[in-house]
Amino acid sequence: ESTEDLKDVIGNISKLKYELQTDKKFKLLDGNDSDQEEWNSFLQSLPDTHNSYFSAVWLHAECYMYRRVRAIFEETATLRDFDYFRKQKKDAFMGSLEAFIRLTEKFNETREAKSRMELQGLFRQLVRLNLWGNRIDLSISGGKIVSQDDDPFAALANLEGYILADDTNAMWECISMTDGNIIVDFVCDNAGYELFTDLCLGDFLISRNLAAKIRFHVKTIPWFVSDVTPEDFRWTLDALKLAVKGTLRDLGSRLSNYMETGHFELIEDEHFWTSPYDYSQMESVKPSVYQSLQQAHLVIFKGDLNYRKLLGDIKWDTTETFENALRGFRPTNLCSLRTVKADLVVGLERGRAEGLTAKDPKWMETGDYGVIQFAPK
Ligand SMILES: O=P(O)(O)OC[C@H]1O[C@](O)(CO)[C@@H](O)[C@@H]1O
Ligand SMILES: [Mn+2]
Repeated sequence: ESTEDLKDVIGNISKLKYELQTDKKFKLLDGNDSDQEEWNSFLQSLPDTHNSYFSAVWLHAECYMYRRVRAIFEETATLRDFDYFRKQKKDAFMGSLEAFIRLTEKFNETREAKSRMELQGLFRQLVRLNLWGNRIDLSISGGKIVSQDDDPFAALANLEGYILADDTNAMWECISMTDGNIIVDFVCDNAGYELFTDLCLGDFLISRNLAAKIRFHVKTIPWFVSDVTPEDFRWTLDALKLAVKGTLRDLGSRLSNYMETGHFELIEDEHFWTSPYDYSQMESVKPSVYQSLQQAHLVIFKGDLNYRKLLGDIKWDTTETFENALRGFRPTNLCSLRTVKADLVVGLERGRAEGLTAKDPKWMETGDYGVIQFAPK
C-alpha cells in the first residue's frame, strides 16, 4: 500500500515543483489538518501581486512550500504521519554524539560552581554554545547531513569575533534578578545538536534553581527539514537515556525526570509555529499563543526562521534597534539566539554590515555570524 502511496507522493511533489518553478498562483489547501482553514484564509488574503512563489514575501513562499509537502503526505492512506525528514534528523543526532559527550563531561566538572560570578560565566558559555548550535541546520545544507563533530568548547574563543550583537549580560540580569520561580520558554528550532544545547541550557537553569519550569514549543509537522517535532523531542530524550556512554545516560535520565516532575514541558500541538504569520501578528491572529508566552519570564527564540518572523522578514536598516524591529511584539522579556542565514539583521553598529559585505558579499547567507539580542518587556 505504501508503495502505491509513494508513487502518488512523488507525482504530487513533481507537480508542486512545476507550480513553484513556473510561478503559478498559490493553491488553497485541502485535507483534514486542523490548521487548514487558517492557512486558506491567509492565502485568500494575499494580494494578487504577492501570491506566487517568486512574487510572494520569501517567508510566505517558503512556509507555503513546506506546508504543501505536508499536505501531499497527509492525503495518503499509509504515510499520513510519516516524517520524511526523520532519517536525516536522526543521522545528524548520531553524528554529534562525540560533541554531546564532551559537552556533558565538561559541564559535569562544573557542578560545584555556586557563586553568582561562576554561574554567570557558565551561563555565558552555554548561551554561546546554544547560539552556535544554530549553525547546524539541514535546510541550509540542502538536507546534507551536517553534525557537530569537533570540540564545541575549543571553537568558542575563535568565534567571539563572529558575534555581531551580544546581549548576554541583559539576559543574565533578566533571569538572575528573580527568585527563580519563573518559567523560561524556548521557541525551538532544529533537532540534533541544536536541541541538545537547548536541553543543556534548560538543565542548567533548573538544576541551579534559576528557573522553575522550562517549556519547549515545537513544530506540529515536518518543517524546514531539521526543525524539532514532538516525536524528535521524545526520541532525543530516549536516545540519550539509552546511550552507550554513561554520562549521556545520566543526563538523559535527568532530563526525562524533569518531564515527569513538570520542570520541563513540551508544548506540542500548536499550529501557529507552522503558520505563515510573523510574530507582530500573533496577538490578533492567535491570542492564545500570545497569552501563553506572557506566562513566561523570558522567551528564547531560536534560529533564523524565528528571527525572520520576529522582524517580519523586512529588510531593515541594519542599525535599527531590535526593539523597534519587533513592531510592538512584546508578550514578555524576549531574546533571539540566531546565526545569520537570511539577508536581514538589526542592532548592528554603524558601518559594520558594510564592512562585512566588502569582505564577503554573501556573509548573511552562510550562518557564520551570530546575534544574541534581548528586548525587555
Ligand atoms: O533553522 P533556521 O536557523 O531557522 O534556518 C532556516 C533558514 O534556512 C533557510 O531555509 C535557508 O537558508 C532560510 O530561509 C531559513 O531562514
Ligand atoms: Mn530550522
